[in-house]
Amino acid sequence: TLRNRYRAVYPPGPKPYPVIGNILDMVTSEPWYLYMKWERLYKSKILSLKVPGTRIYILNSFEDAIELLEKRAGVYSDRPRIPLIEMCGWTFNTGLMSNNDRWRKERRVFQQAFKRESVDRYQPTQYDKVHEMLRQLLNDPADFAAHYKTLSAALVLDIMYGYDVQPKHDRIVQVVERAVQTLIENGTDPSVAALNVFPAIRYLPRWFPGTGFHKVVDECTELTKDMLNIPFEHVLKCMREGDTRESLVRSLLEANVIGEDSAKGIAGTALSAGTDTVLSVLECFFFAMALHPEKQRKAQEEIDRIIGLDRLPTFQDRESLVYVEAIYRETLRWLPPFPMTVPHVAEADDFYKGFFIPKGSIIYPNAWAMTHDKERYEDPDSFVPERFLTADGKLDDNSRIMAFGFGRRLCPGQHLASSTVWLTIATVLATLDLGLPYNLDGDPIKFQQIYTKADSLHLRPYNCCITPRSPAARKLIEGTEYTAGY
Ligand code: HEM
Repeated sequence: TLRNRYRAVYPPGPKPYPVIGNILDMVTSEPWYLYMKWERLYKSKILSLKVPGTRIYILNSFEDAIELLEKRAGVYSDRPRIPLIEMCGWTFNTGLMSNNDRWRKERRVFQQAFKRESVDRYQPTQYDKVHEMLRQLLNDPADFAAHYKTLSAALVLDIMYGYDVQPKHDRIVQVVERAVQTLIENGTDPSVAALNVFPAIRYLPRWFPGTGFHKVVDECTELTKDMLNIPFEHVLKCMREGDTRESLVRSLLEANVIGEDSAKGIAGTALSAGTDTVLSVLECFFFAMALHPEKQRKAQEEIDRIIGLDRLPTFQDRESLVYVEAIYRETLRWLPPFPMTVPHVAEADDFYKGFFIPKGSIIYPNAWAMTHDKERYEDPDSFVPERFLTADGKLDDNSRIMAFGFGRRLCPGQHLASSTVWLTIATVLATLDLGLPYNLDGDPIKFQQIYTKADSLHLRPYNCCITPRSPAARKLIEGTEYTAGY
């Protein structure tokens, strides 16, 4: 049969050891680089690794990801079971659920709330929060990183829970950050996904060597509960007290079609999927601009020419600000927040390009490899917004943002994320100048020196002088205090 004929033909990869397979080969920080190295070594953009009980497939090419995860979405829309994630109480997370009824129901809620035509309703909140950040950047520029961090959480907390964050050190923002960071740093590595097949590990006693993750699990479980419950209680309290403030959680509870558990889980999912990611993109944008004053100038010329100096950019300007759009695309290309996106799982045996992909295989789209593919992007490690412009200065049709993933699991928050990031880019460039980045000792820094070693991208802290572009720009920022959320 077909299956027998293909059975043994798997994509290339390092030779597996008995029992543990390739687990040791995968234990590395920044695995996306390793998989690009293997692509050259094994001369294949599809790689496979043996882990006990299943196989992991790495897709380094955009075309293969489209072919499998989109054209064959009927086969590739499941998620792996990752014990660490379940043990930490992350079963609430819509994005990590198997392809089942609950996932489909909750995903529909996301799509309804955040589809392209729906996100306009959040514009007042977006203006409000982005302008608040501009004022913070003006008044307290040295702490710039704290301000866009606040923005990333403030937006989701407002939309989901009707909760107003403190400009700094907000309790809920800190809980969310720690819950997400603890989990991401420990739980999304492909090598941890491989633990799948040793679920018994969780029953090992705490003194057993190599079970240090119990501590991680306990900490993570506590943080997760707080992340789910604290903002949710806020909604219940507001409702009890007759506060009329709207929020998605409130409308889900009032409509009473999805149940309290799902409402809570959906909101927690938005927090965990939509805060850290947006933060990562904003970090990359600020850093890219600090590194490239000439790109700031170019965007500022465009903004001044098209909008003038007497108002801030609004969403209506998006289509006419071509270079700003190119900066948006380039930021998500240059440093995609989840370089390995989120794994999909094959729900049936499949064959592709002569390779066998058995049911249960875990598929990692290597978004980093796709956005740093030399055949697609010249000099991919450099930040060059111009690559998205045609010779006559128009945007090219390469608008697909690979960082949002693929197929039926494609990020449903992409329109909200896109408009928030865009408004930040446009208003920051319209009003502020970012100086060159320097480290905490005062020395200038370059790109290579700034990576942290978590799976979601974050940049090490650095310094940067942020100043208003002109007295008029300062006035524009200060004026937002009175036009909040127009
Ligand atoms: C720039 C910011 C963001 C990036 C780069 C991003 C990226 C991603 C990626 C790569 C996935 C997995 C896609 C796949 O499996 O192929 C995903 C899933 C998801 N994202 Fe986002 N995301 C962002 C912002 C947001 C926001 C703001 C929200 C919510 C309001 C959100 C909600 C979700 C949800 C619910 C899923 C799970 C989808 C599912 O499994 O059905 N994301 N995102």
